[in-house]
Amino acid sequence: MPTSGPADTASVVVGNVTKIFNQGRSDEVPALSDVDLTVGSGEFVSLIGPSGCGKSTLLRLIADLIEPTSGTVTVAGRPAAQARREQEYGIAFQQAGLLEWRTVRRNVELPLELRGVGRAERRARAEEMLELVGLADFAGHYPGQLSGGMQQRVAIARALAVQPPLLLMDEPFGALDEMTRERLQSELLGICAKTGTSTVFVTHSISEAVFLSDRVVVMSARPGRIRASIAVELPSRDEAGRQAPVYFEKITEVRQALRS
Ligand SMILES: Nc1ncnc2c1ncn2[C@@H]1O[C@H](COP(=O)(O)OP(=O)(O)OP(=O)(O)O)[C@@H](O)[C@H]1O
Repeated sequence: MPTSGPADTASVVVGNVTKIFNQGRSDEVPALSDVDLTVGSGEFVSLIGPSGCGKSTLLRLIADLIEPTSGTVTVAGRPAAQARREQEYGIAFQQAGLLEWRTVRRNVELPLELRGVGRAERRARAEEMLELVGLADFAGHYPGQLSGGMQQRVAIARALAVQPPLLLMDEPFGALDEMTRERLQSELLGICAKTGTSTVFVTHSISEAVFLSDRVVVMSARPGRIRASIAVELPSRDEAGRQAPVYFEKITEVRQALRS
């Protein structure tokens, strides 16, 4: 069963990873078991699977927010911890994670500040990103003044602001209305294509996974394992792509892998 992209140009290599939360305690949770995953450079990979199967855990391991119980995680050829220090990736998670005391613009500027980007360039880049997610008029607002979906869009703008080589996204479009969601899906693909960004994207939506991905990785229920890795080649990633027979065939294939 192929679960890998091209290893020589790998952006992420997860090798034989197991994650057990609270190991040795009565509330021990085996979240992931023997997971191998390679994400090629510039590849877009979605993770899909039943609730609680360890998708977010796998993403957090790649981001070095938690450590594996056993196995290794490499990002751009470096250990995950080093890659985090060197800011190899941008992250946008379910909870927007914005700083309440900073305006929307200054939240988007934050990762640029951390990288030492000058003030004028920071501001220009933040405005460009806010324009992209349709929030240019809210640059001076505070997160508490925005809806949940708007806060998520700010988090996406922040993740994209540094144009990172690797994007890690955990249901970033979950709280958005269908039209905004489709628009941001297209924008995201455009940005990834333009910048050569590799992406690992967690979603519950089969159609979203198929539309966005070069490969859909299907996980089984807890402890999460990789059950299938389904390559997707659409004639185009636009409206016509959403109506192509292969789009529907792949949706069926993913659905069957989830059910099996
Ligand atoms: N910090 C933690 N401590 C203990 N258990 C945890 C912790 N984080 C996650 N888990 C457990 O690990 C398992 C996998 O959780 P995870 O959030 O990765 O699943 P998921 O596939 O992303 O779920 P969902 O689709 O519902 O968001 C769950 O059983 C969860 O309860």
